[in-house]
Amino acid sequence: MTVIATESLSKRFPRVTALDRLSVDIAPGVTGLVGANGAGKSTLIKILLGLSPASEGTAAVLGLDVATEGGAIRERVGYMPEHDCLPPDVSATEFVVHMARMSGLPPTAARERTADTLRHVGLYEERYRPIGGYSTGMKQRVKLAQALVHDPQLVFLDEPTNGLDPAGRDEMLGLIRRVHRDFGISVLVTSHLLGELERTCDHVVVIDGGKLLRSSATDEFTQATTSLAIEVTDSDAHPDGLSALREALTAAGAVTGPAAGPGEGHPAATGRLLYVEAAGEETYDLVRDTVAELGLGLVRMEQRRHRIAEVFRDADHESGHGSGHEGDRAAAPARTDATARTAAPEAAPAGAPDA
Ligand SMILES: Nc1ncnc2c1ncn2[C@@H]1O[C@H](COP(=O)(O)OP(=O)(O)OP(=O)(O)O)[C@@H](O)[C@H]1O
Repeated sequence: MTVIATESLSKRFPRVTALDRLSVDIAPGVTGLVGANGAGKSTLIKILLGLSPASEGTAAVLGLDVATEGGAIRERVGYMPEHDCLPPDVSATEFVVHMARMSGLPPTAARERTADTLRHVGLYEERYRPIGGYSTGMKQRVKLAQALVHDPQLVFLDEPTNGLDPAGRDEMLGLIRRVHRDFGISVLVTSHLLGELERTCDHVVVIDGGKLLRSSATDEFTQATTSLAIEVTDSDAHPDGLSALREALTAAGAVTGPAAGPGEGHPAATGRLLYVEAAGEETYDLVRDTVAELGLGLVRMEQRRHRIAEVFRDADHESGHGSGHEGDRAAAPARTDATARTAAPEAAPAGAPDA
């Protein structure tokens, strides 16, 4: 079952191709749509809402054709736009009631649903004050409330954490999870912050330059591998503790891999990490016992996980958006074994390190 299906969807503006033959199926649940600024996320949402025609290809939302059934789609789908679009002179209550009425709810139901929804997003007494005096976090909550007020089956949330501080981001991400958990509403949420999606979404779709890079379950991105990363101290008897450990483990039949360097400052970058394939619990015991027999100190022994952020290299230099979440941004993909299994061919250039 899919809530969104696109087939070779393209959108060309005179100077730029915003979407380039995008084919993707999205199942119910919380799905992250990630891409650097300008990747085509907002353009895709506008096409899916039936607000902007595609140049070619087809798309269906909840089984409805975006080209001919936009009205029916918008009855069933909520939309939280990216940019500030709230009237400053009315209260949250007045605005959300208005949006509920626009969606076809009768006056009493609109008022009741508005009160419930504003409470759900965490706006209480302040909902009677003009929106113009709200903080960014409160405005984002109003935008979320108006997307939910008509009890949609699906919501599109375009960069809902934009402009929020870390605590505000966490609250908004919690709210997004609850939208699905408490009400069963499916969510398509866009972000250029990969870490957010890792925590929030069941599934992640990555686009870049309007093209699909990959679409897979979040836990495929963050899959635990079977390799252990081990760091040990040296000793007088073994001035190169790691080499001694590698030899001993290899002799004991454990499969050891070369140290790989993920970046400066990381132990692996200076060759101080050893990777060992974990066959099971006994591998942990073997490592512990071997380290003890050699008289070395065990600094770390951890299972390697591929995090979403590892799939990407930092786009900041290319996109010119450098506002502080280094290593957490979407960009062109760089690597990993985990991605290579499921990524589009162009998503996994060869030769990237495995850490
Ligand atoms: N109406 C338009 N006319 C011309 N070009 C457009 C129009 N809308 C979007 N574009 C271009 O299409 C590309 C994709 O834009 P889009 O807004 O979909 O990206 P995005 O991934 O949502 O990024 P952002 O988060 O910065 O909005 C960009 O290069 C943008 O400049």
